[in-house]
Amino acid sequence: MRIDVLSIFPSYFDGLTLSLLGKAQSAGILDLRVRDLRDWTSDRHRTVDDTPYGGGAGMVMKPEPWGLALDELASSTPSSTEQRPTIIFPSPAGEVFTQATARDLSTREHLVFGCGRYEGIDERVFEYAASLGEVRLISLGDYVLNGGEVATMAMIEAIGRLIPGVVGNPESLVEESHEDGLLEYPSYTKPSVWRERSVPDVLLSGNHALIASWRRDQQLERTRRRRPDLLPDDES
Ligand SMILES: N#Cc1ccccc1Cn1ccc2ccc(-c3cc(N)[nH]n3)cc21
Repeated sequence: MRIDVLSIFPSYFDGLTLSLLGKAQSAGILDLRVRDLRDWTSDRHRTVDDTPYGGGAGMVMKPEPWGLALDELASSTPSSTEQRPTIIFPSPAGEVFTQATARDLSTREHLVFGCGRYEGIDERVFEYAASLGEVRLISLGDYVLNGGEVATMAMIEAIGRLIPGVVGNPESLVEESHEDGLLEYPSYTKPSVWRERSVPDVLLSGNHALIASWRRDQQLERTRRRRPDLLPDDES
């Protein structure tokens, strides 16, 4: 998978060279390229923002640098695919990102993330981008960040770990929160007693059927308590 990131703060993404995603890049599984949007400006001050038409507080990101940058990145979609890129703009006004979104996007060949700042990006950029690929405005949740970088980091991590070969043991991906629609069961490791707290006996029983049943019950109980909205109709 090829991932391009456009941002006026490219160093935000230095952390993606660490751990699993860093190894995936070294192994050639993931081709991650972070670019400074200001590279597509032409004035001395490398200007990317201007005042909003219609008035209002703050500044809006100018369309010209975005148009030039997206033209260049979208036209460099890996030759191995017929697909056009999927162009993702983090936005408080977007669809909410879920594990299902991550799974869907992990199947794409080329993702382009456009990180806005200020009060957002000129709306015509989203309209223009639709001529280059599939455009998705995606929210991380119902709260406002200062820009798209943190949301993009989270999405790249959630998507990247689902790409075959990135996580060593793919079985560990199955028993996670939200993979089967429920919250994950509690985990324990040695010692069996810690500060007078014991590990549930069932986990020490060696009875795998009983352990699986207990874990499913724990998932349902936790989901009922913390996220009833996730419960399937037959379990509410
Ligand atoms: N837009 C906007 C905006 C509007 C009002 C005030 C501040 C901003 C900041 N901002 C600029 C770019 C941008 C991108 C994504 C988010 C974002 C995503 C989630 N889930 N929350 N916030 C915010 C972003």
